[in-house]
Amino acid sequence: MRIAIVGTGYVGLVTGVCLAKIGHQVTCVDVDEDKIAQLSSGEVPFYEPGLGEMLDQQRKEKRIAFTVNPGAAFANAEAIFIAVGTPQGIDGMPDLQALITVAQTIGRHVQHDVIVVIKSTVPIGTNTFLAQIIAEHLVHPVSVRVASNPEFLREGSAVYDTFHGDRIVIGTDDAEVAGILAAIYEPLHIPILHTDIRSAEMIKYASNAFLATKISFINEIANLCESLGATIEDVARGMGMDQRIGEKFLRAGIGYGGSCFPKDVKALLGMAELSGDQLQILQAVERVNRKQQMRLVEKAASRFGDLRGKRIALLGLSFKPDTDDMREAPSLGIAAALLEHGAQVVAYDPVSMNHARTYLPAQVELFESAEQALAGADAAFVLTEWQEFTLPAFVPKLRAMREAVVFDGRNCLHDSVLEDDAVEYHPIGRQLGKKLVTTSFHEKGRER
Ligand SMILES: NC(=O)C1=CN([C@@H]2O[C@H](COP(=O)(O)OP(=O)(O)OC[C@H]3O[C@@H](n4cnc5c(N)ncnc54)[C@H](O)[C@@H]3O)[C@@H](O)[C@H]2O)C=CC1
Ligand SMILES: O=C(O)[C@H]1O[C@H](OP(=O)(O)OP(=O)(O)OC[C@H]2O[C@@H](n3ccc(=O)[nH]c3=O)[C@H](O)[C@@H]2O)[C@H](O)[C@@H](O)[C@@H]1O
Repeated sequence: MRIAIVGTGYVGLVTGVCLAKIGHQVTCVDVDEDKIAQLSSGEVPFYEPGLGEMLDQQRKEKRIAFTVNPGAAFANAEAIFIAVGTPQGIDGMPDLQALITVAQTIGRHVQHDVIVVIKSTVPIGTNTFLAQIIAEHLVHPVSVRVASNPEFLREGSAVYDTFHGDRIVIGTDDAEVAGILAAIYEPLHIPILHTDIRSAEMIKYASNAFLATKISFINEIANLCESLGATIEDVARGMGMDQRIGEKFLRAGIGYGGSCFPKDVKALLGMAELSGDQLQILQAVERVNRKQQMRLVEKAASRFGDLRGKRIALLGLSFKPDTDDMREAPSLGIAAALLEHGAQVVAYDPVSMNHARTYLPAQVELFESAEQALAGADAAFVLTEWQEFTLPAFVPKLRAMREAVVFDGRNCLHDSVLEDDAVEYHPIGRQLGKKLVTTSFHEKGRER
């Protein structure tokens, strides 16, 4: 099919490239001229493993094109997918301005019947609202049918997630539209849930909110493990082996960040408030997350007594590994809090250095390698579990510090830190100096 994609951020670009890969003819349109110029020359404007190679291949096969001209993008499209941003607005609710502009543009430009598919995460009722805007702006007597198709990919594994998703959700009351969308996705062989528009919109928010809940829950249990002498990884593993609980999203740490969980949790809380309901669990999830992000700062303050003048090296700045995205990354709040305590803050990230200057206060000194950041530091805060930090070969680098005091916000340093007497290791949800012990006898048997 011929498909237009509006917005070439994470979701738009990954969707476009993957739809091209499964045989569709894709044209992506964006208002950002620099981005379109970059993409037209085969350059991916953000860090996402595997995406560049796939883009190259689809460009060579002439299955994907880029333009800033919406009229050209929509000219032959049978479906228009919208994936523009819905960032948090000043009132805490998503800012829908980009979507409204796109709806008006579609109304003005489409000259034939078309399906509009909203991938952006939007408050319940927004798809119907956008359908009205499109209808009000139509210049030609054509039919435009709108469906909700929320996106579930994760940054850092976006391509994998698109090809191996657990489900595709299609929200529409129109059986024909549902059938066309199912046909578009058919080559992916992913189960499709067809529901009404509002339920599709709610599935997206409820899913993100539930995952955020799992994280805040395990973080509280981790804090209790510290007090009571249990080991959080062992606890999470033992819980996760129960398939009713599931092993995923039980990694304790410094809380969730990123462009979606914080914004979507706030949006769902906002929607509940507007409708006169209360989501008490979710309120607590947010509160716990805010507190957890400060956990390492509190640990360091209690270890040193006073952080004034202490040189603290932040290792990892992106909100998770395999992405350069620093939106709502825990590193931002942590850097600000350390500066407030009078600490001297230095930082390094393997891929986000291009964004670091924009996001971090000018007082934070940036370095191009972990060794440089660590040299002469009084403490290191591991904030993102980049593979570089998890390898045993990383541990000797900690010796460049004035004192090798390490606060590991992701529990990702290899157990070998504990074998190095020079390193004082402060993980989350484990007692100082305690190694992981879990083994499953069944798995042990298999290893043999
Ligand atoms: N980032 C992620 O991993 C995921 C994001 N989502 C949701 O998908 C939506 C998009 O998110 P991202 O891809 O992160 O956004 P983004 O902020 O990375 O990119 C949005 C793009 O839309 C473009 N744009 C804005 N106005 C436009 C217009 N009028 N016409 C054409 N292009 C326009 C921008 O220039 C930008 O390139 C959001 O609602 C988000 O909540 C959903 C699942 C995963
Ligand atoms: O709506 C979205 O944008 C996306 O939000 C998340 O994806 P993403 O934000 O890319 O990354 P995650 O892997 O979910 O991680 C989010 C945050 O939670 C943290 N996290 C995750 C898992 C875990 O066990 N513990 C934990 O602290 C990560 O470090 C990170 O800061 C969801 O996982 C996606 O399904 C969804 O499509």
